Amino acid sequence: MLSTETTPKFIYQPHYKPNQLICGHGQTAIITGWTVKQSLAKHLNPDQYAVIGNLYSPTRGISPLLRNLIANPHVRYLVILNATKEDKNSGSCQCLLDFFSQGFQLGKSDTGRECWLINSPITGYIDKEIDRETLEKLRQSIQYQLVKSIPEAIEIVKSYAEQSPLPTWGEPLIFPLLENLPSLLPGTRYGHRIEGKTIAETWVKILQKIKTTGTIRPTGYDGKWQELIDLMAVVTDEPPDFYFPEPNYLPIDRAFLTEYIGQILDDSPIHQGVKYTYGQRLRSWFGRDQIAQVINKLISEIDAASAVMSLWDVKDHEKGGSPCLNHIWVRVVENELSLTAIFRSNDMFAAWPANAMGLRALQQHIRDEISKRSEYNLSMGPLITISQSAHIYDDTWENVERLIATQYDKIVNQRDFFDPSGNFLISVEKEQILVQQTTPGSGEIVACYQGKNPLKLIRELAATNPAIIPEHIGYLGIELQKAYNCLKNNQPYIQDQ
Ligand SMILES: O=c1ccn([C@H]2C[C@H](O)[C@@H](COP(=O)(O)O)O2)c(=O)[nH]1
Repeated sequence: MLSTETTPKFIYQPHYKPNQLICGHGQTAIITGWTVKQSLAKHLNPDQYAVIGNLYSPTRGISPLLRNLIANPHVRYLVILNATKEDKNSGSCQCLLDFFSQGFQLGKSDTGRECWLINSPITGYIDKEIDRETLEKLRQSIQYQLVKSIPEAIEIVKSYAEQSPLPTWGEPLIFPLLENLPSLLPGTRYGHRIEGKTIAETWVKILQKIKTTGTIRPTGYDGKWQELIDLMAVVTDEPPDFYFPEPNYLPIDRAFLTEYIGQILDDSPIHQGVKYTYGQRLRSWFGRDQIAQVINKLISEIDAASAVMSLWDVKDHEKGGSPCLNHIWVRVVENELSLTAIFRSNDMFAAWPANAMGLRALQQHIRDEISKRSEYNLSMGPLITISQSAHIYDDTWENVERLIATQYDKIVNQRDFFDPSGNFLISVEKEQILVQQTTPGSGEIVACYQGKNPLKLIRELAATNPAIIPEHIGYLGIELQKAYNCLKNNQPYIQDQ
């Protein structure tokens, strides 16, 4: 048996993401990938490990992880748990393993930043500020092991803990961290509406809005994020087979989506270490299949405003890791089926595109089932997401900036001159400027505005139609001024169409 008096107690000092780690006094760092770290910690005592932490992303997570290891050179063993579907999708654990087994070389990140690239089929970055010699020394000094299950991880961590302590491999080192602070434009904090035809297009608009006006705040995860509160995204025309841009600038591809849709539509058994799936919450968690309930409800009462699914369990307050997606509503209005979902917290860069596509698949499924089982042949209405905290994490700001630089102008310049507030026909009649408002479709006249003062008229138009598109009201301002000049100079006025 190990005598605790004679075993030195190492102290793990996390310099990066300290609140995300479970620290102990041993010499083994345990990387749990996407598996909940407490599900390993509960089988071990703190003398058996140095630290336990997750690793979600190979481009954003490996650098802080290595920085912490370099600052704690008493860590001599690394156990990497690569257990879940999410680990396979992200490739983060595989990439970390490749750092140790294959090394790294100088290269550039997606955003053109100089960095160390891990020699791996999975893209993984390490900050260039960490010097090559130290990284090489770290690689040589740590014994690493990839495992596929929690029991396997526990067994190997315990076996390392039984070995005699190893000397530290060097002095603790801390390398500078470059800060990237965004420049902000003023804007409101609460309540935002963004609309786009496809999920991809809407995503770029969302990111632009958060990046330019979001509040910078500390996250619960030892970093910063930029955030808008209550952001509503309306996607009007996502095609049934989903739109992926070419080249694909979304953070997901079709293969990922196929797997992800299952997590929303299908039930799944409760697995140790895996928090929950949305499918499980929808299909069985509350002892009911809520998707089936909603389909039945609408078939029996197509106008129902109670086709609601709930993913939030009041017990979620009692432990961490509660579902981000909380409620889903389905409505049928004028033969069109829309779906609205609310998220308490939404990572708009990394998670929203998958969330939105998964929900769109659920919307399609509900529409198809209703049409199979009733006389209703509904069309697909919009998908609406409401994100209470709509945020982008600081380690993605560079990617977001690059995406906006390359995609945003193209998207906002696809003008179709369609304004749901309608059209405004301007003329000069009987010494007055006359503005007739028409419906956007058939062009029926629905309101008239009259006067001589263009400023008063524009104020009246804006007050009566607060949702008018900004570019449209700007155009009307120019036209009203022109009409006023013509009236003053006794010249004919023709509206510029
Ligand atoms: O379907 C999901 C699951 C998670 N997240 C994001 C939101 C938060 O950034 C983070 C979860 O952190 P907590 O809110 O649980 O702390 O993951 C999503 O955006 N969508």
